[in-house]
Amino acid sequence: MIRLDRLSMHYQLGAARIDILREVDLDIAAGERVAIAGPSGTGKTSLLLLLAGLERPAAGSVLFDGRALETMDRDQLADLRRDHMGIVFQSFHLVPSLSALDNAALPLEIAGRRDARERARAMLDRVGLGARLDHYPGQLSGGEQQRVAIARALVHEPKLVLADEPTGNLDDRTGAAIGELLLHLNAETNTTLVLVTHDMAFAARCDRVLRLANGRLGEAQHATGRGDVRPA
Ligand SMILES: Nc1ncnc2c1ncn2[C@@H]1O[C@H](COP(=O)(O)OP(=O)(O)OP(=O)(O)O)[C@@H](O)[C@H]1O
Repeated sequence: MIRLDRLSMHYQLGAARIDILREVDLDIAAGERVAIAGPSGTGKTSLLLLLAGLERPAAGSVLFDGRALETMDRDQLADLRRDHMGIVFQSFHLVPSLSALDNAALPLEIAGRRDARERARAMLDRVGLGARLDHYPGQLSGGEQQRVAIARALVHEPKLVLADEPTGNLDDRTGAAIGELLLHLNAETNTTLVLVTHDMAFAARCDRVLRLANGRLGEAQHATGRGDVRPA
């Protein structure tokens, strides 16, 4: 479903060059759950942005079901995201002036779907927010806002869900519940899930844990169910 082919990326700030990825190869199968871990500032968020077509690589290719993102223009990438991707950001990124229901319905509204609100309502029910439909983000707790963000990311049944530290801004208990919810919905809808997390217990629940450091993406762990994480 996703293939990275000798993918390289760096940021250039004046004379300073920050290498994020150096000729990285990776295959992610449909339905797979992949956690990306690694030290702060190594480029995990940047990698997600590359997968979403929101950043351009310096060299190499990101293939989404065989389509090379770097050959697509902005409109094509926007269409691809709208139709096939759901993105969960660490800081929720909800629209403050829209209710929970309207936030969750947004991807379907943008796609012109008449059943947008109905489906959003059903999705909010699934994440346990059936009683908060009319609340605005400012009237919701952090965990509730993240659940709205997850509902919004999944409401159009995307093939690929990208999540950037989805539990990072939450207390341990809420974070664990949100992690469970994401994994549960992933299993239920058979989406592919790529998430960045510092939470190794959460990462160990995924099929694979990859560690990004020094421009290289290494296998940190095969799922063993024991939660032991070896360095790459
Ligand atoms: N637009 C940009 N221009 C220049 N440098 C950037 C830009 N975005 C990120 N960087 C730098 O690239 C590096 C990787 O950033 P990124 O946010 O991808 O790391 P990360 O692994 O997700 O970090 P964290 O775990 O702390 O969230 C950092 O050193 C950051 O300062």
